[in-house]
Amino acid sequence: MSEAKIACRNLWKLYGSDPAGFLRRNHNNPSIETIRAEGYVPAVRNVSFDVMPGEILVVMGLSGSGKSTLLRCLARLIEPTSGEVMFEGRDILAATEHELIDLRRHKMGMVFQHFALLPHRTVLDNVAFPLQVRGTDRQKRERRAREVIELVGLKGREGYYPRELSGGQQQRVGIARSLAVGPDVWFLDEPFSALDPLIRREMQDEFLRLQKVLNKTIVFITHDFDEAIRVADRIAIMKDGVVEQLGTAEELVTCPATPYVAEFTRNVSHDRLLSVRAVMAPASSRKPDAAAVQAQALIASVARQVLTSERPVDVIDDAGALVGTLTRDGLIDALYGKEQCA
Ligand SMILES: Nc1ncnc2c1ncn2[C@@H]1O[C@H](COP(=O)(O)OP(=O)(O)OP(=O)(O)O)[C@@H](O)[C@H]1O
Repeated sequence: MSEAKIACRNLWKLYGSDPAGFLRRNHNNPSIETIRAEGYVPAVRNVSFDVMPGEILVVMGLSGSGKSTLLRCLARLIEPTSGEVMFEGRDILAATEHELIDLRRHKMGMVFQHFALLPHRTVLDNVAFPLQVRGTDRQKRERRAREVIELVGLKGREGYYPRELSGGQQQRVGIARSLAVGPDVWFLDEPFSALDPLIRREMQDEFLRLQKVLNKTIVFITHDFDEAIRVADRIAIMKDGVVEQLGTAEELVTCPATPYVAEFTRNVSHDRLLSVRAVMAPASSRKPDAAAVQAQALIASVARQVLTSERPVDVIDDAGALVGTLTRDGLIDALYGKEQCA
């Protein structure tokens, strides 16, 4: 198995007068009641997870649940109170200020909701800016800036100023700027939430297209479960600083680990989320029917066929081998009824 790109272990961030001493006095595991009773703010509590190379981990939760603090702790933009953050196997909490700056300049890209473009610089200069800070010469940095501007679909606008661009275009400039240095890891804090719904969807498509080409390791914060479903490999749901559950969207919706996750995912419609594989019954080996459906198809796309078929519908894998069958009852249970938890 390949090594995690980012790993955090027992990560805590409390705000207050002496959070490290408070944690020590409470054996590194105070309850939320004790934390609040002693006047501390629980931003991140005992969080552990791995992000694998090329993975998109989405962090979700209500306002104040600790998402941004967690993300900033991973880049050590905020100093955690205790715990471990490993970046490519290196403990970044032990890194010197110089090493950290180097790491952020060369390995990490960040895009925030308010992307703070420099208003008196053109698109080209905004995108080239991080390279200028890094000391790259003008010719090289402009060549690289033009490359990423083209990548995000803004070719031809290099000479525009931010005020001459729409919100979506400005966000593309922010994305291009964060890509200019060729980071391995991308931290995205609600990158599309300031955009209207249509543009937002367009940007999600664009983002997925880019990710196919770039294959970065990504931690992505959003409030929006639809957005999370579209972009995530796995989703972490936070509440009061704790990760209540971390899993695929399918796992969260079909097997919520806590009442909070169940409530959070209650309105997600199963047909756009669940694959045939997740709801089929296993089948013994035989030649599949000619009208078999694909195991990785979403159940929305096969519902009509299954619901109007007198017999169970065969399910095949990529290679065309029979892997299961899907019945009308199985489909109805998946959509409206029984939990699918193993
Ligand atoms: N500098 C600070 N001092 C004290 N408390 C803070 C500070 N920064 C954040 N907090 C608190 O930590 C908790 C987590 O905040 P955080 O910004 O990480 O939440 P969030 O889930 O990202 O919220 P949002 O979705 O609104 O951005 C909140 O209760 C917040 O008030």
